[in-house]
Amino acid sequence: MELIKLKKGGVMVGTFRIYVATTNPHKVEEIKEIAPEWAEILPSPEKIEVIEDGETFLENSVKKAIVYGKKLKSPVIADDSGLVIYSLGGFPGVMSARFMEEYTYEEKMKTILKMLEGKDRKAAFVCSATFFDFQRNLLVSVEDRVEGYIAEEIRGTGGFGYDPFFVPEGYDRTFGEMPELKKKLSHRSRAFRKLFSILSKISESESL
Ligand SMILES: O=P(O)(O)OP(=O)(O)OP(=O)(O)OC[C@H]1O[C@@H](n2cnc3c(O)ncnc32)[C@H](O)[C@@H]1O
Ligand SMILES: [Mg+2]
Repeated sequence: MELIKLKKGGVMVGTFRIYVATTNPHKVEEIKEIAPEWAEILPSPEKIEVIEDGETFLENSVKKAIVYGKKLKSPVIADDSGLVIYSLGGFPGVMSARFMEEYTYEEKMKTILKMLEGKDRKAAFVCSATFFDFQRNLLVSVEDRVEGYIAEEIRGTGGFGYDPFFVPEGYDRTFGEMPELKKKLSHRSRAFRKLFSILSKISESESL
């Protein structure tokens, strides 16, 4: 059975509904922006709390996809992502959301700016994107990142999370100051473009 009903005689015959296994609406919006025409990207109809006890973005991404996919009995995609600061040993990494959980991102970023005084500011955003189809027991995971550095101060109100102090390589403004560029540059758009392209290839190979 074809994974994704794409085209019959070159004509789109339908889309493939995929739920996003996340509690974060910003992620859903950013994935929708870069999804191919055959993918109908929807927020999960249920919010399922997943214990993110993995040591890597990949482990947590796979866990979120399987937990949601089994519960919804529908194809899902999941994203585990975070900020990695090299001179702090990859901190906050998989703890990016849970670091100072009860504080605002403004307070989290101010604390990290203090930790970075006198240190190298190179950093990256990392995203591990996973597709899981319960019926076909098919799981595909990819990871990508965007390199950059942490600005000296918090700038801009666009995007979400740590965007207002992350400057992507080759630019001098933060993602918070230029959220429209995330579509092209971000770890999320890179990882999910890769994932959707792999799913298309699987589908084409099945229909050969
Ligand atoms: O686990 P789900 O339900 O998907 O939602 P979440 O927001 O908890 O997502 P993660 O566990 O993947 O944690 C992501 C952390 O990394 C941060 N982060 C991820 N992508 C980001 C981006 O594009 N811009 C800014 N911060 C980002 C985000 O603010 C969180 O602190
Ligand atoms: Mg999370």
